[in-house]
Amino acid sequence: MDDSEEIAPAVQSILDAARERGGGGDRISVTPRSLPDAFDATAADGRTPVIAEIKPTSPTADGERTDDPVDLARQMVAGGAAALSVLTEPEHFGGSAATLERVRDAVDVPVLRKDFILHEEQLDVVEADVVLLIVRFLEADGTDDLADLLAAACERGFQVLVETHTAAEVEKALDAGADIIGVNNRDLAELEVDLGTFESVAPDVPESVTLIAESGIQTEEDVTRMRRAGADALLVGSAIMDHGETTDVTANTRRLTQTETDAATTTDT
Ligand SMILES: O=C(O)c1ccccc1NCC(=O)[C@H](O)[C@H](O)COP(=O)(O)O
Repeated sequence: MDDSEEIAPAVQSILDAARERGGGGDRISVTPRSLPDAFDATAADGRTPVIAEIKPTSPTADGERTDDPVDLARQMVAGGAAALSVLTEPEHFGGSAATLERVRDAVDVPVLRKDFILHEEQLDVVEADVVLLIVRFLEADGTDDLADLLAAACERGFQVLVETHTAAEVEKALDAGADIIGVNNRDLAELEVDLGTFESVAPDVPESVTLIAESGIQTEEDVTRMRRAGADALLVGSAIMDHGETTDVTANTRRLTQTETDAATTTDT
């Protein structure tokens, strides 16, 4: 992302805060719970693979959810979530490394660390099964190269979800060696979500890649739409967290995981 590209002020603030955050301590080495295997097992069980996201708040959330994250994690797994995503970004999402550690100790499904990682040393903050690298953020000045950061994460044992928003970013992800790719329906300029984003980009992604639709998925119809467009799994936060309310997180999750979809998907990685 060069400086000429428009990004929402909240995203600029997220990026600035990420630049200031240091790394962790000693170099991490992890033996991860396989994300593709979790998706395959979930689909074989007749459920839609959903990564349920523990996101206490966010720039677009209507309030926050202050339940204990471990309770939320257990409710999401009870609702059939194939994996969890845990925000570790504190300033804008109310996340923390400690929360991810507690959640990962409490469940046996793969856990994605959701943060805005810009430099290799930021990988060494907390163990996780998957880390997120965002193509658009790693084009900003003063950040590490995507391919280098992807290799560094893999050397530590992490699986890597490379997040894209356009066909060009999918190409960059593939060129960097990504085998798990997300397409984020939320654009970082206006923070608007459009499920058509995934539908327009998904055809460019090879079958061999594990493909995840992210953001803006609210209803059973949205689930069916993303699966028919080729999603192996869906990453869902707001519709499950239901910020500002105290709705049943297990029911919110189950409503999406129990959605019948005729998408015959396998994850080849
Ligand atoms: O969620 C936000 O408001 C947000 C704002 C700015 C940058 C990123 C943001 N979210 C990160 C995500 O990608 C979502 O938390 C995740 O894909 C789930 O999206 P949703 O189901 O729409 O909450």
